[in-house]
Amino acid sequence: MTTEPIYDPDDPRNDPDLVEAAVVDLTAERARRAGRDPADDVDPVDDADPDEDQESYDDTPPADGGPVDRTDTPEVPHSARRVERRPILAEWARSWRGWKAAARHTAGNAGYAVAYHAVRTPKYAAKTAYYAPVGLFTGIGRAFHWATAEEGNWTLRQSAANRGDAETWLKLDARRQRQASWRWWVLAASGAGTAAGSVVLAFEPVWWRLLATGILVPVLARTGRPDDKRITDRVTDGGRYRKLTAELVRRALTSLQMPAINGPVAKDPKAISFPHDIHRDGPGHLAIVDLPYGVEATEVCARRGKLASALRLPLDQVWPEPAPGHTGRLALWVGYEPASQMRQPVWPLMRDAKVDVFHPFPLFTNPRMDVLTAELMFRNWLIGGQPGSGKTFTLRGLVLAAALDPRTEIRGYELKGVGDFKVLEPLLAEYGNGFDDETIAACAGFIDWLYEECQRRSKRIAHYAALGKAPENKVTPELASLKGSGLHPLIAWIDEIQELFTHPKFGKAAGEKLEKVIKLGRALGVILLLGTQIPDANSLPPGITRNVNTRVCHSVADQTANDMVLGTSMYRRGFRATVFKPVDEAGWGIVAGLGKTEARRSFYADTNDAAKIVARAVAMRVKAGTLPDPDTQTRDTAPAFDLLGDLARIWPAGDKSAWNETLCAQLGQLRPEVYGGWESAQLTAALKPHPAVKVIDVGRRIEGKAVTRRGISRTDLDAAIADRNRRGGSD
Ligand SMILES: Nc1ncnc2c1ncn2[C@@H]1O[C@H](COP(=O)(O)OP(=O)(O)OP(=O)(O)O)[C@@H](O)[C@H]1O
Repeated sequence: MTTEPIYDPDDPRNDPDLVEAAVVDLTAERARRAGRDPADDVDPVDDADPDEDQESYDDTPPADGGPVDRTDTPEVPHSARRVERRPILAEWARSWRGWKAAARHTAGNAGYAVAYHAVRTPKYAAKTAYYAPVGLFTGIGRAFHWATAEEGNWTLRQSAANRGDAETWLKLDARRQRQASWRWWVLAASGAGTAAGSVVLAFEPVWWRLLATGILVPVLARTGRPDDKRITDRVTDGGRYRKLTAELVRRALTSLQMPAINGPVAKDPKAISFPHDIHRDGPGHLAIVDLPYGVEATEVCARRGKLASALRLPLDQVWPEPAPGHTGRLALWVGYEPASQMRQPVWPLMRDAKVDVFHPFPLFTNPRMDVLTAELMFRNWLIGGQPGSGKTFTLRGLVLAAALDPRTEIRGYELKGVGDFKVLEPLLAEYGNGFDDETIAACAGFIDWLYEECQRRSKRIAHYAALGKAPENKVTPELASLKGSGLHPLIAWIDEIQELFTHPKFGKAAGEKLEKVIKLGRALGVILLLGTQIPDANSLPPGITRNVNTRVCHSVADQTANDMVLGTSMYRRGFRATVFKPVDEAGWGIVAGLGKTEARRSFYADTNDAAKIVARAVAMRVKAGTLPDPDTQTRDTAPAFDLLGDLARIWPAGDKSAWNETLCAQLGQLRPEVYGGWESAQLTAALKPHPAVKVIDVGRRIEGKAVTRRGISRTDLDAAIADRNRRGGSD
């Protein structure tokens, strides 16, 4: 019989509100659902260590979650894996540069060792003379000792003797005697050979005896010297160069105290890894380093000083830079010697070289002493640095290179007034030197002229573009070489340009004009080269710094100057020209805009070298007919055109004579900026300087009627051109 529970309305369990609000013991409830006795579930607090109180906290790190993706794919068959092959020849042995550097380095070390020992020769000779007789007797003693064969089984014989084992001892001694018997013969033969050799030598020429003595005496001295007394001194080169090893690099990088490096390396030293072996590269070693995840190579470059300290090397021996691949890959090159002590090769332009401004030419070397090139066409240069940093020499180097292309027209001002560019004067179509108001005014006038020249050139380019001769609306090598095109390369240089920009009267306007010139002139063959000392907003308008595309920052004092020359945040990115010492490291700078941004040194050409280049450039220009007339340094403000040449170009095919008006219409199409709107009378006037071309009446039959108008004959035109060519094309 089952007893039904009796409904009791006073029982709280039967109160629906209270049932809904009841607090459920979850442990008991879960146990009930799982069919367990809740009493079996132990309260964790009861189970706790009695030493632990309720506030104890388990700080064991949580276990790692399972990998989201599989980290490896071992199933990839071996044949399908990309195997990175090691090069058959080491990196350095695969280039001529590497061989040369290795040979130079080895020869340098050998030369050093030879010189080191050479100065110690008397000491070595004395030691040799002392130890050689000792060696003679020691050697004879050792030979006899060897012949007796006492050494071979002496220990065994002695132990047999100690044991009183006569039989064993006799056996061992018999063996010794057998060995000794042939050794005595060898010794006797050697003695006889030596005696015979000595007799022979006594009758041979003296140099044989000297040679024998030269070989024998050092051998005897080596035999006679005690083990701990060397005859030659050790060539200690510690500190000169320590080979770069992975351990050294790792230690150096962790010495930078960058948490993003030190943290991961503390857990796993392989957080810094080397995708390639550290190898010789030019006159030094190169380590390609993969930094720990999240660290950028530029962060390390910015700490070059600390890195050099960690490697215990001078600053200019340690050259970190970002390596291609990813932003965390660092290329750390460490030279055998500090760059300041390495000899720069001779500037190739000092030899019999020509320059084509449309092509790169050598201007710098890098810390590895590789020759690096620069370009002029379609570029504007800004060269900055404090006094003595070498900016004038770099600027002069560029102008000298440009001078070796006879097509270039070179004009410039040095506003310091010392005459660093005086040597170039015979080549310059315009030259000013000084910081007086007059020179500054002339320089400002030059900038105005440059702007107008840009406008003239842009019309010429438009004209040639219409003829299909300037496909990208840019000066082409053909147009630059075409006489009378007015589009030859124009090099406009100004050194110490801050003198102009800070001038109260001319500064502001000159800055604004020059900014326009920079923007316009690049495609038009106008190449600006600017040198400045104190780059701040007043001495170098930001509009100019923004628009130059090639920059050289020689030694500067601070970050502001650095970034004014190289561009915003370059200092932060690790490109710091503050590391170079003025004067001591003159010529070194950070070069941006010519491929990789990196430290380079300009070639050094002193005034004598410059004079030699100028002499060659003058000869080239005389030959090409482009040497400026020293007495007429004028600025050509007329649009460039060659009337006779243009007439020949548009002459109606097959006609013996032509009307002026027909010719004017054709000329207008050829060069609208020059001949646009010309009428017959204007052509007549323009032909006045060419008396060979006579303007005459030319008759034509138009619709059956005879019409006569003013015109010229082809014969006259050809005669005038021939006459001009005979005179060297001077008009
Ligand atoms: N590339 C170079 N290699 C070696 N020495 C150099 C180099 N360039 C310049 N120098 C040396 O540094 C000195 C100063 O160079 P430069 O006159 O070009 O400096 P600067 O920055 O123009 O200084 P300042 O403003 O005082 O004229 C030169 O007399 C020269 O001896």
